[in-house]
Amino acid sequence: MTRHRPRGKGKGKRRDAPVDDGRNNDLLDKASFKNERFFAYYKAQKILPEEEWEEFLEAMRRPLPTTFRVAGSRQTAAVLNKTIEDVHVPSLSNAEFEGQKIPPPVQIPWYPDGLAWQFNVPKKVLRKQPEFKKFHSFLVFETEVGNISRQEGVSMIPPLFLDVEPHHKVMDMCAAPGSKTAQILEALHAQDTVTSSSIPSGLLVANDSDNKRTHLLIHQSARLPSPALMVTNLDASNYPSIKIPTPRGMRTLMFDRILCDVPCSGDGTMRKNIGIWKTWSPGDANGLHSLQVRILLRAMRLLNYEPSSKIVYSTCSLNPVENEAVVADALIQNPDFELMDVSDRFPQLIRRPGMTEWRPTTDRECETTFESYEEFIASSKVDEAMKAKLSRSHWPPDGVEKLNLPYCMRIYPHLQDSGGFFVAVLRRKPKLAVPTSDRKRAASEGVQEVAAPETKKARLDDEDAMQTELKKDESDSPMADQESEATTPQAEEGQGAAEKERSKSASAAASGSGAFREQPYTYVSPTDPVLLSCLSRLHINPSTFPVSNVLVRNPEGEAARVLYISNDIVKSIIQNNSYERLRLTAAGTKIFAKQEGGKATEAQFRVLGEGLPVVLPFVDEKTIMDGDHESLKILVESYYPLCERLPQPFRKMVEDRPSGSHIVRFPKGTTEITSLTHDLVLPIWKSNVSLTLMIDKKAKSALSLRLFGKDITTAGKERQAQMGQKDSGSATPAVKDETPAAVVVEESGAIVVDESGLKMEEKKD
Ligand SMILES: C[S@@+](CC[C@H](N)C(=O)[O-])C[C@H]1O[C@@H](n2cnc3c(N)ncnc32)[C@H](O)[C@@H]1O
Repeated sequence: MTRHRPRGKGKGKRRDAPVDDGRNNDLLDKASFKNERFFAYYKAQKILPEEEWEEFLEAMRRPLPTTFRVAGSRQTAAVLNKTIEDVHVPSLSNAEFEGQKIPPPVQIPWYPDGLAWQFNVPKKVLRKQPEFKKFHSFLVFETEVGNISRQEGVSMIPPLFLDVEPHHKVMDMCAAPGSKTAQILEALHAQDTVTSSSIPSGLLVANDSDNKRTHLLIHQSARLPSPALMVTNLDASNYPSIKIPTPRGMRTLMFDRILCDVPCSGDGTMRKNIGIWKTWSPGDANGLHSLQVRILLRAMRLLNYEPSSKIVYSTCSLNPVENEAVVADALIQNPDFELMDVSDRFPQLIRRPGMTEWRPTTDRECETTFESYEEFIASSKVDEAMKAKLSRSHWPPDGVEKLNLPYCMRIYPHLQDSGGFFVAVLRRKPKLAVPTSDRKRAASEGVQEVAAPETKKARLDDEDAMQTELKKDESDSPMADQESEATTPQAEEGQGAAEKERSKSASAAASGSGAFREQPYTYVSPTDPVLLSCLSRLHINPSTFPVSNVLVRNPEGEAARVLYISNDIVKSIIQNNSYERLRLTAAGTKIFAKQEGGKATEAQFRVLGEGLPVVLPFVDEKTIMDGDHESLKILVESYYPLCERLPQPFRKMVEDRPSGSHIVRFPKGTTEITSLTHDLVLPIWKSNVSLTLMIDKKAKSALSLRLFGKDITTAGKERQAQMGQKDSGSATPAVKDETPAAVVVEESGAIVVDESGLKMEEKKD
């Protein structure tokens, strides 16, 4: 008996990138990996040469290897990757299970810096083979804290082709659950160090029309907190213009990089989502085509005029109707754009060129395909209702050869033991680029604007285009009061022709799903006493700290519970656009949270673990306490160790400090207790007689595994005791809850009570 993950709501079956739960399908009945419709359809499309067909099917039926990416900013990732290379791989190299040698993880050859890994072992090996069991624990905990992202290999491809840099303004149009968002954030944060986070000048707007999924996205992205992140909940095909002030008035914000990882039928994920074998039908792709086109067209309107600006369009579907047909129609509707030849990039990534011929069908059994739209419309075999389901753009257009569709990339499972995927990279045609001098200024202003005297004509043309763009955007954009009633246009099987869809969308409100009930973000006054007290307690100089960029989640701008920080561009957007119109769901990153005092204790704010890397560069070095490895072990082992348990001189240092939030640096180096490859800087809370490491349970367990080779935390010991009853000695937790504990604590407002009576509370502001 197999369990299949449900694949979204509605009649149209679409892949909304389920989070890889690591479940494998090695126990499944291979006979169920059949679907005659699928075979007939794709054979007719000639997606592969005849001689590769069996190899392709055979790969489609094999369980997908487990893949993961070492995440985090560049430096952090490099440190952890070295641990995998130097510690885990050697320990797994001679692993055997039931007399068979088990291959260790290997680096995915095309992924930069060897940061992506792949291994292919059955679940029972992970559960029972001691070295793999340990490695699995490591993966689970590091995933919980965001240092590892268990992401399907092919899903790592689109962000690579985006080439994001820290100053880029990036839009991720269909972002949830956020594995690619995380990759983009990492690129924006390329300048972070292992202990401190940069404040990038760029921007990432991560959008998804599904409200619940935007919250999942926020949980995921909390693993890489960023002052440059905004999350919105809108229909990407009708994304409103974002206004931004410039010295020459308000302008529409245009993006340097746009990712359209659109909803799709997902038949490239059949190795993982095996339910698709049973349900696959050509109608899934047919019904999604027009929404996919509209999302790509909207992205084209939002891309700026920099020659290096680009859009990456991707699906995990093999179907040309969702891939080449979408790209072709968007290029025809917007002839300013072209496909980029990226064949020289990532040469070890084995791919096939995009198709130039395909033949859609509405026949569920896929026995009839039509060479042209005209043939389809004229056919007596098709009834009128069916005819309304497909539009001309489902077929290859006339003059298809001029569109360079072979520049698109098709990834098939048998080429490198992966899922199936499609990627296309698009840009404005170079002649439409803005001259360099203007680009520099426009880039510094973060908007699309032109003004070079020597290219006056071009400037006027572009400016006119810009103003038209602005007007069109304004007329497209819904007003806030329309949004609560509007719903996301669903791409469903049985929807009308694409043309009808397009005209519908012109009048549709650009809204995400459901009512919008988020609190607004408001910037706090730079002289707010709570903010200044937070800064002074942590010895942060307000003249260097970006005090004007601190925000809260209430309309009054009152520093009541949680303080966030954003960068300048996020601030500019929030201050000049209605949060309801943008359905702004999250912005910036949390830095301080209120710590309720006991009866006699005055409430204080503390620095949050996720905010510490941002705050750290502004903290007076002299006030950071120097810890030692023994104290670190004590803090990891117990929730609230008494100060008197700490070794000197750290004990005295702590005792001399007032109660409240402090920062400790544990030095890199090797002692008999542990070995640190870099300084570890952590937030602590000191009460009268004890102190607490202010990181959540799972982060503590991950730290413990990394530092001491086992989970010595109280929670870890309890878990082991529980599991020991079932499976003696097992240290691997079940991977049921994919949400990191930090998020659970902060979003649920869970309360942990310190033995001194102090409540460690974080409620949603
Ligand atoms: C393929 S998934 C995206 C996966 C994501 N990029 C990642 O890497 O984790 C497609 C997403 O599109 C969202 N979606 C569907 N229709 C949309 C629309 N009209 N506008 C924006 N998002 C949409 C779905 O909710 C889903 O989360």
